[in-house]
Amino acid sequence: MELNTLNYAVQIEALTVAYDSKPVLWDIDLNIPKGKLMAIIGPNGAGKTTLIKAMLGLLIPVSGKVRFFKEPIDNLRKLKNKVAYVPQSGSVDWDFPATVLDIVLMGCYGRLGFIKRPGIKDKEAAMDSLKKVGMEDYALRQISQLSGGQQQRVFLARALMQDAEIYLMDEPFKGVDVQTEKAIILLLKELKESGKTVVVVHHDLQTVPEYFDWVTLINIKVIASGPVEEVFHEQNLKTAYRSTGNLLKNAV
Ligand SMILES: Nc1ncnc2c1ncn2[C@@H]1O[C@H](COP(=O)(O)OP(=O)(O)OP(=O)(O)O)[C@@H](O)[C@H]1O
Repeated sequence: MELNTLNYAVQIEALTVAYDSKPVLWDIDLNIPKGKLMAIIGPNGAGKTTLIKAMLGLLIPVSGKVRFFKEPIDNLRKLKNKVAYVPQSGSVDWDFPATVLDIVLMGCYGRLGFIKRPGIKDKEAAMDSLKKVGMEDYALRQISQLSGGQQQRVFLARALMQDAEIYLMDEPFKGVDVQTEKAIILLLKELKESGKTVVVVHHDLQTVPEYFDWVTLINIKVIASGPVEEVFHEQNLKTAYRSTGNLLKNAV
């Protein structure tokens, strides 16, 4: 499927990433069109988190290029307000005192700069974001005192606060209850409807067709990427999950 490059939110070219000289992503070419709600799926250790981190420039690749909206990722000045990241809960060590509200307000630092303090309007916007994820009652709690699922919702509120163009989320449903998962997917669909691009590392194969319109299957390499109805089929899933065939039975 050919798209004008102007219509891509992300372009990844020949990306190889290694830890201690062992490649975990190999020669990744991937274009993500704007306005898609895309799942990245693949078995444990496939390189999903590594791909998100490499996209964001949090890992230095062995080789390859990543561009957001045609800008290379090292052009942070141009990209800082456009790209939002929701890390995996549990991946952040909350060893410093910060309230839930403080964390959500960090979402507007890209816009304000670190020197200027957030004002009343920013605080109202932060409370609004917390409301969207059902966490407004926890605004003054220490972030370290929340459960993993609650922290995940706070990360999401911070990303919403950023009003970015693309949202990269590493397992946003991890540790959240079913009701919250449904609320979050509605939010993600709303973001998509308003023209944003949303990229989600996802584990539950059964919900892929219901939640997403685009999917990328990876296992060190890209196995397939495209519209769910075209690439989310048994053959591609078998290739991606080579040794975990049982997972597939109920998904397609
Ligand atoms: N900091 C690190 N140092 C060395 N190896 C790492 C590091 N982080 C990840 N790896 C390895 O890189 C590979 C890819 O890991 P990654 O976390 O990207 O996989 P994943 O697809 O997100 O897995 P999961 O579904 O289990 O979250 C794995 O083999 C993992 O053990």
